[in-house]
Amino acid sequence: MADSSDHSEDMDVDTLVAQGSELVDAILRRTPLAEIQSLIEAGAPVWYQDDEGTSPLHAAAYVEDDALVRILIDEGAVWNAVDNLHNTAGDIALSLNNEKCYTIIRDAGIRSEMLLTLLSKRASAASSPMSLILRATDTTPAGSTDAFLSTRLEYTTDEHGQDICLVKVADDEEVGVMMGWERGIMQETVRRLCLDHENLGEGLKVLNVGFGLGIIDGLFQSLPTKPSLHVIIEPHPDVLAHMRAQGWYEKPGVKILEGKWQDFVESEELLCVGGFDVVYTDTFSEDYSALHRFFEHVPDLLAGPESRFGFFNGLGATSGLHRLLFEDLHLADVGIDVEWSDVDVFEGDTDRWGKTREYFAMRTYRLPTGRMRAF
Ligand SMILES: C[S@@+](CC[C@H](N)C(=O)[O-])C[C@H]1O[C@@H](n2cnc3c(N)ncnc32)[C@H](O)[C@@H]1O
Repeated sequence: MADSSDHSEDMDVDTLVAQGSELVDAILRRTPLAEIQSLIEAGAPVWYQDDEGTSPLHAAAYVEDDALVRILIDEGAVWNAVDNLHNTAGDIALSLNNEKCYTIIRDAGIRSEMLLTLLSKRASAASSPMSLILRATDTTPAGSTDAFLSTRLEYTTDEHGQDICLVKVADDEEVGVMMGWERGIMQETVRRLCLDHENLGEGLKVLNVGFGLGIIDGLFQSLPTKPSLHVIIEPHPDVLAHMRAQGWYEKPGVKILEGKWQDFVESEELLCVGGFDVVYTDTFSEDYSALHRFFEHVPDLLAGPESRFGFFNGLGATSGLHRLLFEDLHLADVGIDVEWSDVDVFEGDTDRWGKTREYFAMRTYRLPTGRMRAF
């Protein structure tokens, strides 16, 4: 008896695997929708993933079939299943610039995230499965704010003469807090956040979180009209000393808040401003959940629909595009729409990291610019 039931369970699993594999193949072969629907109706599992981690949803994203993406989501496909390269179907849609497929998957994510939040509140759970995926476990100065703030920083130059700011994370390893070659990213960020801003002529009210090399703050100061208010939040004592030595404390319109953004984000100093035209954040040693928490404050910090929000998109912290999906999703959740644009960070230089740890490995940086959604 036991033998035969075990055998039939094996049979069931084998059948499901065969059906799942047939479904993925059929989608990748662009089989007509009606036939794919018949496979699903016959019991092919939409949650199946093959040896490479490809699910029917990944396959539908690859062939850019938005009608099928919608059907699979409605049938219960797992929106955030990752393949062996750590990409979700949403990452694939995004990398193919297929906005329709991406939006359907993202919206499924928002729905399930809202449900998870509700469930976790009900169950008083400390964290949702998503925060488990995204939480960093690094306790070195690169991954722990407390360790970072009590470690000395060094301002120096790399072999190409570019400014760098380094922190030692182990006897034989240094991590760049900020590298001079990231200037191109900061330039493009400021261009997108400020240059066509309707309040530029009267001097923008700017909030920047994290000074680093001061590249973006220098660029804000070089706008055609200087900011009418330029608030910088910075906690690291060595960075603050560097700012003092460079005269940042004396610059008109500049206000330096010594501490972490967490210390000020709900304070009078920020909230009495009446809203910033531009908010930018680029911190160090914080994981994605911290950025996610910052996102939740952004609507209160911005002046209105014409205001802009930017952040350093730390691609290296998880796996490339995978993280973009969460960023987009969580910003949509707080009413901010993001536009992504590409910045080429490679510029023919193969050794831009020197001896420091690489924090993103892609040639193209996906630069986010957020705005409050108009209702
Ligand atoms: C990558 S650098 C910023 C680089 C800057 N965007 C530039 O253009 O040079 C990160 C900075 O964030 C600061 N930082 C780290 N944790 C922070 C926090 N919780 N709040 C504010 N700043 C923080 C670090 O001390 C460091 O100066």
